[in-house]
Amino acid sequence: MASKESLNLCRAFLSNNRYVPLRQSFPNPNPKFQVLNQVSSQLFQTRSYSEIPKHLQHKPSVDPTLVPTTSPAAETLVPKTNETQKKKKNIANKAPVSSSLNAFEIAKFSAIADTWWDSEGPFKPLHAMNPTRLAFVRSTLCRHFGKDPYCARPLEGMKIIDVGCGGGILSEPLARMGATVTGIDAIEKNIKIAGLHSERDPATSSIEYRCVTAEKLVEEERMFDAVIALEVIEHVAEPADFCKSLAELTVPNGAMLVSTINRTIRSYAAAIVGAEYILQWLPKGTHQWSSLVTPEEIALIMHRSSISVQEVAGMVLNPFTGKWVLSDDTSINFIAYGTKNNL
Ligand SMILES: C[S@@+](CC[C@H](N)C(=O)[O-])C[C@H]1O[C@@H](n2cnc3c(N)ncnc32)[C@H](O)[C@@H]1O
Ligand SMILES: [Mg+2]
Repeated sequence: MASKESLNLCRAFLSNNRYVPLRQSFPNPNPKFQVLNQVSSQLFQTRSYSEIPKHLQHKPSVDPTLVPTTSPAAETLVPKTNETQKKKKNIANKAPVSSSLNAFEIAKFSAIADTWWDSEGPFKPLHAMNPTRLAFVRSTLCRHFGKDPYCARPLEGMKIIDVGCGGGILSEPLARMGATVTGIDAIEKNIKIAGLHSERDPATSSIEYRCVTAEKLVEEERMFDAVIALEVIEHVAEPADFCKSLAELTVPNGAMLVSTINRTIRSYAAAIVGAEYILQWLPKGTHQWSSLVTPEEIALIMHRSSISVQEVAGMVLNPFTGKWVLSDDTSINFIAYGTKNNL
């Protein structure tokens, strides 16, 4: 778990617009990681604030060429080029398109939808990771909402949404811990499988599953005490917009949790070469290295969406036991917990 000092550094980075290299903001006390981390941060980390990958950069929410010009003075300042006219026409004729859906990613997950509950299938790493990430979710949410993490139903009374829930392998334990759970996913087949599986147990049969995007639920003005999107942000079209939708679904002072894979040389070696090509735990092409998001980038896009990152933990696989543990080492997998500012 990130220390107070590292969080302060992260905050300083966010407030001063200064870039803090990964290892400085999330120091790992274990010396054996330091050489590798240094090499990876030299080679692969974003080097400066302005070099954040294009897909994460802040975009103005409105295309300035399309802003209606009300005053005659302004009218003369906006050139009405053919391009502008064309864009206006396209927007008028098209239904609003979801900003988070990536057709390639959706096709990939549709192809393996039947295997959600096969703990030895393509989702094996998620099944193996589940107890570890649930420990982080339970502990942060209980601290945040002042609940006892050791009681039988520690999440009782909380409204939680699991965004990109897949077959429901996270939604179900959340419901068993007492939360009122909504699970959403972009793939209809996933939602059907999740629904069928949850109906088998009275403790999970009340989960509300819907095939819908986060941005659609924002339109419906739905809000939740905690918004959780684990292992999803690396698969969406626009991570910053996706994060904004997650924040809009969170009540003021609510909690948000996001987990993903870091973009480092170690993650390339372990999560792509190791897991997809050597061990073949995941289908080849499951993860695009360039679409991965670093902890600083997550903190940045959360901050822009009025979410303050409170804690970041690494999740590390012990290759000998096959078990995952929470760790300070965020260089491959990590999970971040933030709170929505009371605007
Ligand atoms: C790697 S799986 C993670 C599943 C689940 N969160 C877990 O960790 O067990 C990614 C899931 O995100 C879903 N997904 C991808 N893009 C999405 C989007 N824009 N909106 C909602 N779900 C999406 C996929 O269909 C898939 O089920
Ligand atoms: Mg993934």
